[in-house]
Amino acid sequence: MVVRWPILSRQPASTGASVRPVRDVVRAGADGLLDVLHPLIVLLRGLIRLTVLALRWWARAPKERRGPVVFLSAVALMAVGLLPWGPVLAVAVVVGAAAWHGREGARAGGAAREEAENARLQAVYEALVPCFALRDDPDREPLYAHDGAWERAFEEAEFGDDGRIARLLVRYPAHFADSDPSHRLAVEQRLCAKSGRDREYRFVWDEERNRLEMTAPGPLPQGIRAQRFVTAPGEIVLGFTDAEAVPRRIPVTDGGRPRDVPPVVWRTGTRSAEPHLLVAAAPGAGSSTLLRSVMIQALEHGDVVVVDGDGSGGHACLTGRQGVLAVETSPSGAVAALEWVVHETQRRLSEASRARQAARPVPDDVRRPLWVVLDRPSALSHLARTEGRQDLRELLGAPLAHGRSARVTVVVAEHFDCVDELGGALRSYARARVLLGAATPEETWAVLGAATVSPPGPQAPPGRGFARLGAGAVLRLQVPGAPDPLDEAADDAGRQAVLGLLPPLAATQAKALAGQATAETQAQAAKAERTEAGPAARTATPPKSLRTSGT
Ligand SMILES: Nc1ncnc2c1ncn2[C@@H]1O[C@H](COP(=O)(O)OP(=O)(O)OP(=O)(O)O)[C@@H](O)[C@H]1O
Repeated sequence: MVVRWPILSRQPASTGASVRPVRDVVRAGADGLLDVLHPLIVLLRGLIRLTVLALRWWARAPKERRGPVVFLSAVALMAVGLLPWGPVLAVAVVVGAAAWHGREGARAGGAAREEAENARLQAVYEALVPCFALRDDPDREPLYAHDGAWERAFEEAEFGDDGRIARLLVRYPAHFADSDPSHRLAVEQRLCAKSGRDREYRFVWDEERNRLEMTAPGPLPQGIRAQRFVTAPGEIVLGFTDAEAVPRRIPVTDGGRPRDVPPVVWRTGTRSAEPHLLVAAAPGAGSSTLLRSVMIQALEHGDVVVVDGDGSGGHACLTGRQGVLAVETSPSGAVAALEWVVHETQRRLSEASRARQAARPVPDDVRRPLWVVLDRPSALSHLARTEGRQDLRELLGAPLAHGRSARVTVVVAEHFDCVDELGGALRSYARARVLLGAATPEETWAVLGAATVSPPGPQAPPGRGFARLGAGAVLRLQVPGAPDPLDEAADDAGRQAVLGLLPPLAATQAKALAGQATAETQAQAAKAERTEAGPAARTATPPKSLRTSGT
């Protein structure tokens, strides 16, 4: 016993000593096996990840994209199969891809991204629940519920490189009032807020299928300057839009290189359903630039009367140019110009009527388009009223109502906060609409009659907005750059481009300016002789050259 005791007492120790080597051997064997199998494990892991990626792509990809991709994949497989070393090459590519995706750390980035994307979708889903959920929904598993998940509600989702939602196809319940603009707006606002307010979104409501598609469209053609656009007479290029929004393309020169861009073309004239244009803009959003661009095009075939209430003199460059009948900046001048426009409209109507009764062609001076362009008229209108003069809004009634038959086109630009002051006639006759700059949904609705757009973000460049011709679709718009040639702060190339597009000075004006320049030179020379004078300012007085065409 005495002998055994120590043996017995040592037995556990001796057993442990015998087990440990076994464990070590097993561990060493397993490690060795793992080392041997490591490439295989990496490949297997990579294949699983690739499969998951493919399945996820399939679930999120738009249906119309799935078919072509499957077809192209099948064609590629067949082509590879027919190549002499094709199958071997294909296996090598798959093994390479699997090895790349199966390596340690590959999942970390992918998983984090996937997690972030899922979190974004869940946040969007939760934001939509108050819009789409019913308080006492009899459905046991409603599409939208406070503890619900996005997977059933969002059919397709695409993300941009920045990890933000680029496209989302949302399913909504049948009870949602999708024909009510305010309900739609609430949904769109929530989607905008959760997907990033600094971008624009396009919403397409498919009422038949209860689907809403939100897309973050790409950038518009930007930096294109005013130039001679290839258009028919009466067509005015307001700006450029998304390629998929319009079928037409026009050639332009952009930075010295030719390219084709999708234009927003406004058709004017006797057959136009939208004979007049209203531009509503935020301050500094580029409304004067748009008017300048429109007038440059209008002057190719017609005459222009400008009423400039902006006070910045942004249209002084037109003074005395051929076809420019007046550039008025004062209330009295504006009233006189519009009174003349009223008489001219009546004259054109009666001339055209007489010609038709006598079976004669309508005289050329009646057929020549007349453009009445008002930049911020509310300021002048207010002043005219306080001076006891006639209201500009009343004077606009005749050209607005009869402008289509008389070939008189009215274009008005106004800031958002003064649009209400423009009067009912303008709002009902000016069916071509442009909205520039950041606007509230209410302003958007008031101008475009549609709330299905998100306004351009705060980072949007000047000249960005939306156009709607009649009851047509709301189009995103980028106005071509047409800086004021007299604005020394504007870029020189742009100013030169606009100067090159303006019609030449009318003979009388050229003579008057030449005389004025000579007189100024002489006066300056005389002054310089007398004293060391500071820089002399030269001001050109706008001519009161109102006249009827052909008289
Ligand atoms: N489409 C454009 N492309 C490039 N620059 C533009 C464009 N539109 C406007 N700008 C620039 O933005 C500035 C403001 O333009 P503009 O004077 O036309 O704005 P506005 O809306 O008439 O301003 P406000 O009504 O407040 O006087 C100018 O420097 C102009 O050159």
